[in-house]
Amino acid sequence: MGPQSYPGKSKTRTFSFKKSVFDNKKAIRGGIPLVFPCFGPWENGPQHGFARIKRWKKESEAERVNGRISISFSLEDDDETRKMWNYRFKLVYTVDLGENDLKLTLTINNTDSKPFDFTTLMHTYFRCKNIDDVRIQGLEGLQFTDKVAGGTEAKEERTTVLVDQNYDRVYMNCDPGKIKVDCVGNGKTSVALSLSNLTDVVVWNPWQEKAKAMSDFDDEEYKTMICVEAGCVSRTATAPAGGSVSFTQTLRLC
Ligand SMILES: O=P(O)(O)OC[C@H]1O[C@@H](O)[C@H](O)[C@@H](O)[C@@H]1O
Repeated sequence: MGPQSYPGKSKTRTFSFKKSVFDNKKAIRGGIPLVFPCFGPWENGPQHGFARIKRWKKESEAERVNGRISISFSLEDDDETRKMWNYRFKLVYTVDLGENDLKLTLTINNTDSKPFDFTTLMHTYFRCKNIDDVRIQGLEGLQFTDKVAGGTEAKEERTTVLVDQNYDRVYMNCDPGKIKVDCVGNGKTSVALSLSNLTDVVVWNPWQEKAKAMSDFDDEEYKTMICVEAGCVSRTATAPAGGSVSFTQTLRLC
């Protein structure tokens, strides 16, 4: 679940795959799927949790205020989620769109009488004209886990990161206002990320061989997408009984 396109200045910035179908069984590949309650492989249920494959409800009507439009959606526990993960919760996702920015807030309400731990992530797929041109700024000096290299840790030395191979890295303790993705959309656009409570950023592109092996990925589509995903994944977050935790990512055209 997530916006399937980000129409800032009338151009689509996020990415949807040609072969993606939303059927409540498998995650859609594109837009900004929401990962909850588990990032990555999960012993209790599907990879990246159930939130991205469940059908959400409209929580509020769209509201237009001062040139912005905002709408909220929600997801509550049901028999199916409790079989995988025995907690009561209500997720509220607010999508707030301005002329040049998209503000996304996920609030995790624990409606249970016991606390729960979780990981979460906004799995943003950015469209790009050519992956060779894409540059990611703001990761220099950060420790990262390289999932392609079997989970080894290293420090990012580059001021500008470019992706030219199978890439799956979790950058930790990111500066909430420093990350910027250059040359997305039409190839000339930059998008700056502003993060609240989302301390990790995953950079992912499966590249040629892996993309070929994925049934919902056209063989050449890896060249026109980059995932830069803000999350809380290298450590678990806790929602206290009856309490809530909020996470926000703002994507701003610059
Ligand atoms: O194929 P999925 O379940 O949508 O996941 C895509 C990728 O999502 C990324 O967030 C993970 O770091 C990768 O390991 C994973 O392959």
